[in-house]
Amino acid sequence: MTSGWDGVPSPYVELSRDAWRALRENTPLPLTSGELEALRGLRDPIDLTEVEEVYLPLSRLLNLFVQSDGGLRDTVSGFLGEPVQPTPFIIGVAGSVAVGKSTTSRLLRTLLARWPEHPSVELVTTDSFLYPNAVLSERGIMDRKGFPESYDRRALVRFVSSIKAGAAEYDIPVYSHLEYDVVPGASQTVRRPDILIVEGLNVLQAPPAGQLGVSDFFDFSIYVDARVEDIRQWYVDRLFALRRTAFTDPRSYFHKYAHELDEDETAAFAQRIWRDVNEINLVSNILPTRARATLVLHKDRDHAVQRVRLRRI
Ligand SMILES: Nc1ncnc2c1ncn2[C@@H]1O[C@H](COP(=O)(O)OP(=O)(O)O)[C@@H](O)[C@H]1O
Ligand SMILES: CC(C)(COP(=O)(O)O)[C@@H](O)C(=O)NCCC(=O)O
Repeated sequence: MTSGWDGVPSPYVELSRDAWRALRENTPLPLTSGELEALRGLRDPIDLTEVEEVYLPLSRLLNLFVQSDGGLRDTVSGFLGEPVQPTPFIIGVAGSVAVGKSTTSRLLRTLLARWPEHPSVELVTTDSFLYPNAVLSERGIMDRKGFPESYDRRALVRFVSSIKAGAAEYDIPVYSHLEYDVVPGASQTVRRPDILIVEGLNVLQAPPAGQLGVSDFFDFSIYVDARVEDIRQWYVDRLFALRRTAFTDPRSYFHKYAHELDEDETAAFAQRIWRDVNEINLVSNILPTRARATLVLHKDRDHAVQRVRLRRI
């Protein structure tokens, strides 16, 4: 475990995989390989060893944070001389397109819900708050999907602040990756969970001056990190895998690419979307938020987490 370079004090604790995995202590593995298979994103090679060595220490740490939040609430209740109602503990999960945020988030939802203290864990992804394609086209920003301006930021902040304030239930829109658009008339209902996980590219973005951002409501945040060249490769590989699977569905927005493009054209298409959209968004908007995360999980080329950085509290 190190705490800085060249003796310079750092606000982070840096841990190697070996140091991190020892922090699992006696946390049990509450997951079968079949269950993990169902949570795994397309082309994400995660296995039970990764869950045991990386995600169980994280699940243990998060459980400790949730408990200490309860302790803090008791302190404030004592100070005010009146009970303070518990509100959901909110966790943000940020990182690039194709870095594996969805697998991390779905896995955490399952692991955290298996602690007896907080059985109800909800997961929302910020794509629910993307403007519909019709609005993006009208504004001339269809090629900026995933950039901060492609989201209804106020609606997202309204939702998270209402959940933090204890709203009994809240309906949010649903985004379909298959249709590449917000689904008209569909909604996801979030009912006062013990823990809410909010996953998305830009969740750690600082709000405009004088306004609140979603990250203002986070009790803990995680940035899933990897080298840009590795994520590019994962994006390209995943696009090839999608071409063989999701794109063959006639409802897929990208259906024509399943048949029309040969291997070379598919590679060129994937490289272009990566370079012109996702890499620019990563470098200019997402990476600069990494330093704001409570915890950074750094993946190597094989997707395995090799370094963990925890912010000092
Ligand atoms: N065009 C697409 N068609 C179907 N599914 C997709 C498409 N693009 C991405 N997905 C799926 O959507 C999920 C979220 O992807 P993404 O936003 O890149 O985040 P991450 O890879 O970090 O989880 C992944 O499970 C991915 O497989
Ligand atoms: C839908 C996304 C913006 C991710 O949204 P998030 O849930 O992270 O807010 C992203 O997966 C995406 O589709 N980006 C557009 C460029 C592309 O097709 O790769």
